[in-house]
Amino acid sequence: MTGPERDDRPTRVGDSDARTPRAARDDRRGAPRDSRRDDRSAGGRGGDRPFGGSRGAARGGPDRRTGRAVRPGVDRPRWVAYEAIAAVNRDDAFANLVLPAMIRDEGLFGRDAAFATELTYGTLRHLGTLDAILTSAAGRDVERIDPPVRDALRLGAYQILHTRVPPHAAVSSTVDLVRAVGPGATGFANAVLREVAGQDADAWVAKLAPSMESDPIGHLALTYSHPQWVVRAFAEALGGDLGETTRLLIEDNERPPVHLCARPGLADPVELADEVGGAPGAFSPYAVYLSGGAPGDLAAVAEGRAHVQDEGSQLVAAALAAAPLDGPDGRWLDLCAGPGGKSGLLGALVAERGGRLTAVEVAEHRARLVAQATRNLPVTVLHADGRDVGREPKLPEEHFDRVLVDAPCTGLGSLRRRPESRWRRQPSDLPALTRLQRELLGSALRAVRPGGVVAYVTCSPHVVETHVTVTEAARRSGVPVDFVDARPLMPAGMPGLGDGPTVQLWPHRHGTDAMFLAVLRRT
Ligand SMILES: C[S@@+](CC[C@H](N)C(=O)[O-])C[C@H]1O[C@@H](n2cnc3c(N)ncnc32)[C@H](O)[C@@H]1O
Repeated sequence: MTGPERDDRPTRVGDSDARTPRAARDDRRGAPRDSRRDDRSAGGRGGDRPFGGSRGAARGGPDRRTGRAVRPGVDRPRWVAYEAIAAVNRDDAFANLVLPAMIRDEGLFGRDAAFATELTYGTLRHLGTLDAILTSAAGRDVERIDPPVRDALRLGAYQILHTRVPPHAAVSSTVDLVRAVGPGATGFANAVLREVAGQDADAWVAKLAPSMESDPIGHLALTYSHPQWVVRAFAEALGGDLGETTRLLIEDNERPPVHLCARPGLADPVELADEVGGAPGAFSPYAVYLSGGAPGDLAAVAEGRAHVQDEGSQLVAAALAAAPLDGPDGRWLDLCAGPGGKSGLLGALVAERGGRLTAVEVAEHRARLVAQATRNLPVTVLHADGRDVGREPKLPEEHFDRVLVDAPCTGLGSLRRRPESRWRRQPSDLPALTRLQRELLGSALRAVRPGGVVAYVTCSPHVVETHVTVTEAARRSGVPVDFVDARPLMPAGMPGLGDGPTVQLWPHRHGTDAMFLAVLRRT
């Protein structure tokens, strides 16, 4: 288990756009600066420091250098990580939204920002396994520990088991943190973390996980920190191949690279790669891999020549544009457009053919994001329900040449990007989602003209959201359709596309999110 976590891949540290490869490398190499700071704190601080009884009371005066508030005894990267983890667990916040704001507010840069990011994302990804270990070490269910102390312990256990922060430094810094957020529990925290530090992550997993032979799903779930139902769904989508399922779970615990999409007609990917110091993508003709930095700061993104988009998302949108079509080809429809990533690419592609894209989004604020993402492109944004084809005058039946349904889904294919979502999603989410998916696909089949094509896409490989939805929606719609083999719509020579006619992309096979694509032609 620790192999993938403890490797020395230089850029796989955290998920902050603000981090640099150099910073990431420095932190991965054992966070020497933090270790020194922790050594100092471990040796120089007794239990008699004047901490207050609440987080507010623990805040000291302003730092003389930065003018920012400081918490005595808690260094700023760990404080930010703690606050982000607490916001996720307490307030249902999203780490990718709250963390960058906290890093900015706290004035963290470089290695400190990278360290806070690694701690936050790593702790959240490993939550399931960390909780099992803490339950064992504490001798009581982790759910019965006071939430602020529990989150601090998770952060401490992550450092002990998955980073090169020396265990004594991880323990002492966490005890300092507990002193600030749950002052009555410092002795408890100290004892629990010392117990955690008594063995490494592999030994804990060997002790706590069921054996692979007796309970393979339970074993993989605990070893690679995924809920069992998610492991089961992945294994089913991978045809029961548990070796491949394991590779997928490992990949899910890694930091995904940032991909740019060079908009066709507006940017050349090779030139864009030179401009941003990245590399052209392996598969999508529009992809550029960024090696670090903040994509939002790039001139190409600000000027609308490129946007941030997973390569798999580019491939499925481009596949819709590449599907063979007889007759007119100027009326395109994106039925689930927010926040506008695929509309951005489709808008640029339809512009090259002199056509127009209608981009539909039911959530008003997301419709505004689509409008922003597609400005200067021939795109009409419609704030409407995509199921209203035939009822909404701008969504007539049998009208569009190409239609995309990028359906709302569990998002199990992009767990790399949302560290908390694996714990938040539940199997009970599936019935409502799959019903919506069927209705939207049925609506798309009504919207497309005879001879036109519909692409059904999810960023989930769950077979209930992919094969079952497509088969059921096509059957119930009453619209005559044929499956188009989607594999030839992918770049030539792309490996691992399966037996068709649908395509399932995978992080561990293709380095993309696990996007599913089915292409249907109305006959
Ligand atoms: C998977 S996301 C689409 C991502 C988007 N295609 C992109 O590439 O940026 C699904 C979107 O469908 C929207 N949605 C959900 N129900 C809808 C409906 N009934 N009609 C239209 N849009 C809907 C959601 O608000 C969400 O923005």
